[in-house]
Amino acid sequence: MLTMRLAHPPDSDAILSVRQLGVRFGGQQILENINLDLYRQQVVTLIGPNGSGKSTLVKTLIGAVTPTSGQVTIAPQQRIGYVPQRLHLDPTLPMTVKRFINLPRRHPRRDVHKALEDAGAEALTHAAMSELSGGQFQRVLLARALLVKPDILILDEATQGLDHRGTAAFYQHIESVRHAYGCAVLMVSHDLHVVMRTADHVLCLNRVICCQGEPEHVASSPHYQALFGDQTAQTLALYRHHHQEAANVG
Ligand SMILES: Nc1ncnc2c1ncn2[C@@H]1O[C@H](COP(=O)(O)OP(=O)(O)OP(=O)(O)O)[C@@H](O)[C@H]1O
Repeated sequence: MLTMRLAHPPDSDAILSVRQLGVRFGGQQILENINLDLYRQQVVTLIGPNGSGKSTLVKTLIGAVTPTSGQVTIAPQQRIGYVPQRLHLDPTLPMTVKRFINLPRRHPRRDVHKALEDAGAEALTHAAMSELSGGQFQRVLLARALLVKPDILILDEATQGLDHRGTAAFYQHIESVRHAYGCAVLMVSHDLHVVMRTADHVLCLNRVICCQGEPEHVASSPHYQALFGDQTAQTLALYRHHHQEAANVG
């Protein structure tokens, strides 16, 4: 076990804290000195260029990757639901949604029904996994994550490959799930409109956390602009502006 003295001990109000976390694969430093706190019902979005370590950080949080240094602390009795970036199933494998969702262990029928309903996938219970569209498949993965009744829902680019409508519909489900379960959400997203609309806090990752804060703050940061370009930042500022105007009119 790794023991070390931490300069910033875990925040006692946080349901998940990461302190001075580092991950090396082979000789390569993938993550370095990562600190973050997640609070009840907060929505935190992780952005960063390809290969910046987003999936690695998420996998460290769910315990699938062991950090080389630092630590992840999860408050007692907090359950984590995880929706992966993608999952490959052999299309020749005959499996219904109901069977898939009961892997690796069976759940009470009522719980399965509720999870599928909450994920907007109740009509798919008897469908074959191999025949689902990308959006339907992701809703089934969301239902599987909801079976644990999560306090923290972690999504790793769950809308990759979905079109604009599919992405918007999926995040609407996430929003209603957050209200229904009262859970915090930590998600990796490349969809900057989603980031602007839904995130309380944005972390911009590039091996280290290069900037963080409210979406507007991150969009105007020079680190962010260096990574994603000035034009993206302007788009975000404009989006926020229109969004607020619409809210004022309504
Ligand atoms: N198990 C592993 N063994 C060795 N290297 C790995 C492993 N997993 C990831 N990496 C490397 O770590 C780096 C970060 O990968 P990661 O998947 O975390 O990035 P990402 O920000 O999620 O990228 P993307 O946006 O493309 O999904 C990459 O260089 C990748 O090749």
